[in-house]
Amino acid sequence: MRAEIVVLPGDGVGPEVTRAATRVLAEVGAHHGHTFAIHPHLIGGAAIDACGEPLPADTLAACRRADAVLLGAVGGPQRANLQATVRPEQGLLALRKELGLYANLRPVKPHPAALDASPIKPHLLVGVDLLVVRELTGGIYFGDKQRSATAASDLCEYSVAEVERVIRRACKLARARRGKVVSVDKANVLETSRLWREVATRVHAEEFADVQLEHQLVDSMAMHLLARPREFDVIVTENMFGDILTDEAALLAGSLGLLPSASLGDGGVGLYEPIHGSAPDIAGRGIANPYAAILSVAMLLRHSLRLEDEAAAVEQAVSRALDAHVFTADLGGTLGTEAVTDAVLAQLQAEGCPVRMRD
Ligand SMILES: NC(=O)C1=CN([C@@H]2O[C@H](COP(=O)(O)OP(=O)(O)OC[C@H]3O[C@@H](n4cnc5c(N)ncnc54)[C@H](O)[C@@H]3O)[C@@H](O)[C@H]2O)C=CC1
Ligand SMILES: CC(C)CC(=O)C(=O)O
Ligand SMILES: [Mg+2]
Repeated sequence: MRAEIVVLPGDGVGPEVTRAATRVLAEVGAHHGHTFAIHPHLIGGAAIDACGEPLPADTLAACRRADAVLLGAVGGPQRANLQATVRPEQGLLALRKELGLYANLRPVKPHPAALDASPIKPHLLVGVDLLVVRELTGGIYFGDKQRSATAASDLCEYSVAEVERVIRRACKLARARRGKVVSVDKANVLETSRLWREVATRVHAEEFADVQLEHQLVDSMAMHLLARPREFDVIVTENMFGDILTDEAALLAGSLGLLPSASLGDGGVGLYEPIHGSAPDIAGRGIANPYAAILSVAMLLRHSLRLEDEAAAVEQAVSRALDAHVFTADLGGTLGTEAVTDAVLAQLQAEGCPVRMRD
């Protein structure tokens, strides 16, 4: 197969972890007889520096033409002026919206060798395997924003159709897993959450009687997620709650640097990125954990290119590297980004990636 992959390194550690991811992509392509053509483009602060806007028109056009998009991260302290009207994060939000990527899949499955990196007691982590489906193109991140000298407001809006489609996506994903969905909202306070809960209940009753649905308020969910993580299968929630809960869920895995994501719409191009940000505190030092970006490559191979064997090979190579305690500092190790990537490539070459030619 030949696939056109747009790569958006972005800012901070974005270019460092994206480089790791593209090396893995090239290795998988070479071993399986695929050509993955890499097309780098600007986004975020790097794009603002180059041309004054966080999502240049040629970047968006290239993403629309691509088979898949791989992104690092955007933002950073050089953009610390929060009053600035043009910000790196706007580029990523606009990209998600323009591509219609309403479902952000964030799997969390702690690796046995990395349990010590988590502050949670190990016996609570064994067997944890959950998937957060975060609504990605609605809610407060996209609502009208107002600012005066003495006040500010951010509008949070959801339509019935926006809730229906993400609930459907979560229920379908649950069918292929353990058949359980927890829908997270703040329906005791927010009108958008009351709509969310009504729609979730109706869609579930009408179309997914075989799936178990529960509702949970977001504040207590933040506690349950750490106290009894093994009980959760699919968690579906709105944009901001999903953003916050998944950074919290990174504690289960041991580091933000371990969690990948896939952002999907109905057909069309998918966007793949680690859930972490540009990590300005460690950027430029070659020590960022590349596993989240590499595991995002596995999700790209699976969801956009339908290359399940190749996706599994990448996941197996990562798993074997973790088994061997190939760790960056965030996991308690001493290795840098490049050394970890080399170890994953070695695993792919050794046994995780059997040579098999495809069309
Ligand atoms: N998808 C994106 O592009 C995102 C961008 N951001 C942006 O990133 C910037 C920094 O935000 P923060 O709140 O500091 O979040 P962050 O995720 O960049 O960093 C939080 C903490 O996790 C660590 N960390 C993150 N990724 C790591 C990795 N791969 N390896 C090792 N350690 C890692 C960092 O060093 C830091 O201590 C902001 O400008 C924010 O807007 C934040 C989240 C997502
Ligand atoms: C626009 C991003 C900075 C939001 C975020 O933190 C994320 O998507 O994880
Ligand atoms: Mg986030």
